[in-house]
Amino acid sequence: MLKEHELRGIYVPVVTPFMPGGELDITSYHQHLGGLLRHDIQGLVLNGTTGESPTVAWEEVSRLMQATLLCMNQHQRKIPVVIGTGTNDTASSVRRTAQAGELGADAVLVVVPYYSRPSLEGIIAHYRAVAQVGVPVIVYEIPARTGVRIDAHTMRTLLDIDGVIGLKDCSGGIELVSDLTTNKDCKPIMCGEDQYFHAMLCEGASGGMLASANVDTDAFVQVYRLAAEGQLHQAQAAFDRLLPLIHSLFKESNPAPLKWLLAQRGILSSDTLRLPMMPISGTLQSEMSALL
Ligand SMILES: O=C(O)C1=N[C@H](C(=O)O)C[C@H](O)C1
Repeated sequence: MLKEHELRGIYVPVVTPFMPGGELDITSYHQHLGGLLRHDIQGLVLNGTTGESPTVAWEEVSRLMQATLLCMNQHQRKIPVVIGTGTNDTASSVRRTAQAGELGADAVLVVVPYYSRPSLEGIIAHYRAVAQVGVPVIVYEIPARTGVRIDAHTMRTLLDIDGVIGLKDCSGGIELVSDLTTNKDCKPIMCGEDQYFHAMLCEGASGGMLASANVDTDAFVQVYRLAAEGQLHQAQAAFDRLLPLIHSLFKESNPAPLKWLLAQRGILSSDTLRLPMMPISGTLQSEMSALL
C-alpha cells in the first residue's frame, strides 16, 4: 500500500491502447509500459483520464493490471500502481476501490464526483465512504472536467480524512497548491496540470501525474530531479524545452493527441479512441508532425 512519502516524483498515467476495431491492445500496452519502466519514474496510474476511464470496462482494468504486473516482473522493476476508481456513484466507487485493492493496486485515484453536482457535504461523505475501504485514496480535483470546484477549506477537510494520502491537482492554476502548502504538514500534492508542472513544484508540489510524461519521460524526470535538488533555474530551462510538446498534447482533448504521437512513433499500433472521443484533426496532425 502506498505511503504518503512515496507520492512524489513522476507518475505516468498510462494510455489504454485499442486496436482499430476498439478492442484492448495488450501487445501495444506491453511495448509502451516496457519503455516507460526503463526510466526513473516513481509510479504508474491506470484507468486515469489519459487511460480513457469513461469507456474502459472494469473487466478491462483487471486485464490491464494483470499485464502491468507481468510487465514489471519481466523488467524486474516494481513501482507503485494507482488505479482510477472514482465515479459519480459512491457505491460503485467503493466497490471498484475494493476490487482495485484485490487486483493489487497500491492506491486509488478518486475523481471528485461529477455531473450530478453534489453538495460539498455530499462530496466529503463520498470520500469518507471510499477511504473506509482501506486502500489509500488520492483525491483528483479537475473542475474543468467535473463541473465542481473544491475550495481550499473543503480540500483540507478531504485531505484530513484517514486513508486519504494526497491530492492530484488539476485545478487549472497554482492557487490551490500554494494555499494548501502554507501548512507545512500538508499531505503530498501531485501536479496534474502539465503546463504548470514547474510552477507547482516551486509552490511545494511533490511531483506530477502527467500525461505528457508518456512521451518525453526522461525530460520530465529531469525537471523533477533538478527542482527537488533546489536547482530551480535549471529545472525551469529544462521545463521550457518541454512546453511546445505540452501545448500540442493539450490542443485537443487528452489523450487523442498523445495517442496519435505514440502511434506515429510506432509505440502503439493505432491511435484508436473509443467514441465519443475522436482522433485529432488534420490541422493538429500537420502541426504535430514537427514533433516527430
Ligand atoms: O490521466 C490523467 O488522470 C490526467 N488527466 C489530466 C487531463 O486529461 O485533464 C491531465 C494529466 O496530465 C493526466
